Amino acid sequence: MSVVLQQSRAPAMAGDPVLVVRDLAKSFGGVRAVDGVSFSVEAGTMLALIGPNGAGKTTCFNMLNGQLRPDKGEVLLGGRPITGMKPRAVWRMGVGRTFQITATFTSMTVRENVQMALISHAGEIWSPFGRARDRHKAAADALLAQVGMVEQAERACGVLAYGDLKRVELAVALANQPKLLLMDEPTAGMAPRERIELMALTAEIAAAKGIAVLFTEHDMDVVFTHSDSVIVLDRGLLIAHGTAEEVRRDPNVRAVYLGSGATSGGH
Ligand SMILES: Nc1ncnc2c1ncn2[C@@H]1O[C@H](COP(=O)(O)OP(=O)(O)OP(=O)(O)O)[C@@H](O)[C@H]1O
Repeated sequence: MSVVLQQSRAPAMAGDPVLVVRDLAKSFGGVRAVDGVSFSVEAGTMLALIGPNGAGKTTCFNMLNGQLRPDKGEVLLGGRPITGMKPRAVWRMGVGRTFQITATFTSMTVRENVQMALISHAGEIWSPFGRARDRHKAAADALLAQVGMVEQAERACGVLAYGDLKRVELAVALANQPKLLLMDEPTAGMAPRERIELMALTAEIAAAKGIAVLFTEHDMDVVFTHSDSVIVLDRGLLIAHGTAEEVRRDPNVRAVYLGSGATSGGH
């Protein structure tokens, strides 16, 4: 598949931390769901957040996207604090997200879904009538070209294959020109080959546009193939941070994954 990458702004330089998380913590009653976690994600790179069930991954994500207010700690986006901001404000600052369940409108076409995201990004009001249908059409098609979906622009999202829907969802997230993209189990429900394709595409776009990507993932093949680095949570604590290979060899990580060698099925 050929992918056209167009840049609407100069990408951040690789090496710049887009997201900096310092000493983040959240408890529920007596449970320390996230317990003093610090890490950063650089522009154009993919950081995987992994850990067994109940490790604190979702809680961590929800503090970054504004759904949960941290008890303690700091979240900086491009050097500016976003700690405790509401989801919409966080989104406006440039934090995009994709969901485990695709969040496209099934009765609308692929292009209309992206147009709607562009209209929302521009702070305009969507109306399905009249000239609204033509707004941001070229920009929508440029985004669809980036994710390899331009030929399917006129199709209703409801009839698309699951892997194609995920591409549309990626285009919708990109419409917001995110600095940081949060992907919660982006490949859940996909066939192995589709997983590899989606994550390779994401990595290519992230590198070209200087977007920092933080993703959770249960498929260790995806984690080890498509992450520049990996952080491992266990019972709220960050127990390892390094390249996929470093993390794979880490004795603490191996212990957490019950001797599985962290090569499969960790969640
Ligand atoms: N709203 C809540 N109220 C009470 N406890 C919660 C709440 N959300 C999470 N927890 C607890 O916090 C801990 C971390 O949960 P979290 O969902 O963040 O883990 P996770 O790594 O995302 O797990 P999974 O892989 O199963 O989704 C768990 O012990 C969980 O039971």
